Amino acid sequence: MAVQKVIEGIYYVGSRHWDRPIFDELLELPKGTSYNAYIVFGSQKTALIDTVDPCKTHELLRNLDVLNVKEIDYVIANHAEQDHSGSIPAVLEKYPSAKVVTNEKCKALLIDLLEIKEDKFITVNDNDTLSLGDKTLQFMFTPWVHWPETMSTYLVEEKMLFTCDFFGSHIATSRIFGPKDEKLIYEGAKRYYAEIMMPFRKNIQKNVQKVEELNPSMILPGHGVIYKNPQFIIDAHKKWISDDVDNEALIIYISMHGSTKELVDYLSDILIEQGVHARPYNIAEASLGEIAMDLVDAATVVFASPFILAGVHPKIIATAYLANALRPKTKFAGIIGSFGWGGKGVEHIKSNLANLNVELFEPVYIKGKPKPKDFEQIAALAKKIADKHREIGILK
Ligand SMILES: Cc1cc2nc3c(=O)[nH]c(=O)nc-3n(C[C@H](O)[C@H](O)[C@H](O)COP(=O)(O)O)c2cc1C
Repeated sequence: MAVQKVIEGIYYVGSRHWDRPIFDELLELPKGTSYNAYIVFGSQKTALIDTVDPCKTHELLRNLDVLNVKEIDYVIANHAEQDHSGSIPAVLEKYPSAKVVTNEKCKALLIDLLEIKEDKFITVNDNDTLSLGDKTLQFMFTPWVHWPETMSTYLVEEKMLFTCDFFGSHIATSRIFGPKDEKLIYEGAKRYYAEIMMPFRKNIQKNVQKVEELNPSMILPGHGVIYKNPQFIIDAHKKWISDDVDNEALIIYISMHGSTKELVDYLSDILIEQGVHARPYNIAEASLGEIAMDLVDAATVVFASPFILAGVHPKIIATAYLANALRPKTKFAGIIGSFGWGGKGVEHIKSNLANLNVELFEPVYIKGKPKPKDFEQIAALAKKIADKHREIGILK
């Protein structure tokens, strides 16, 4: 908690979740996260832009008390997800004359998710404005920059853009404008993009362009830090959402008795010798968040698993499923591993990669412990990967 001034008349009233370990019960948050809410005092009206996760409602309400807020006219809901909207019912209870300002789709979701009464809403269309007296809010729809109803709110006079999930970062810090070390900001934002936004890359492309044309003076997201230099985060997103990939091969593997691991080690060595940056992840211990971050720009991903119980290892299937759902721009994929007598493992992996627009190399499956001829096949795969990287110009 703790109120912080952004500029005169605009305050940060959100909450840091320093020790939240995991988001969506799925991906790690090594630096925690925050739920950012902002209050804007106009000469005639007061608007609260987004709220906080329900577990932090008490902090938001305390922040409003610290600022001695007696009345809120509008609660702007840029996004219906509970980490931003979840405290709206408590705010409406404390400020009974407040209206929730949002779009039709968000309104429907808020009624479903939070049982907010229909008569509490004012609905807006794309580009509509709302006057607070000397300040004007303008709504900019950004559908599918996470959910179908997501939007941003622009404070016209100050050129400040409140983007909610868009441009968010997973970092809890008391420095609302970010730590001095920009690398930390970049990593928090990349983690956020990888874990939350990557599946919506195509929608984000259009909206990043819109934001760049708007040329805001500040971007104020719903998670992480405020950007006083918006170009920093716009440029970072432009790289992540572009079709360009890096000369990197992720190898996501598991091995019960070491045979698959021998293949993975050999593949990594040959790739590195060929000039490809190999990054093996043992999925028995690896962080899914780190894998998601590497998937943002890796050109190649290889799944490596022994056959087990007539298929491949369930942890590999779960990771392939996740990679598929995240829809990275990866261009090439491989499947390798070891088996004892047979099964349908390769098909299981393939059927979980349907969303990836990849060229799939011929799978390399070997019987038992790898023999010299098996290593030859792995070396050939490494050379094919390097050739493909050369073909698309990322390896000289
Ligand atoms: C619990 C278990 C189940 C297995 N099920 C299969 C199977 O269904 N089909 C098969 O071909 N091999 C099966 N195997 C054999 C392994 O795939 C084989 O030993 C392989 O070489 C193990 O690779 P690893 O050393 O990387 O773990 C099974 C092994 C274990 C331990």
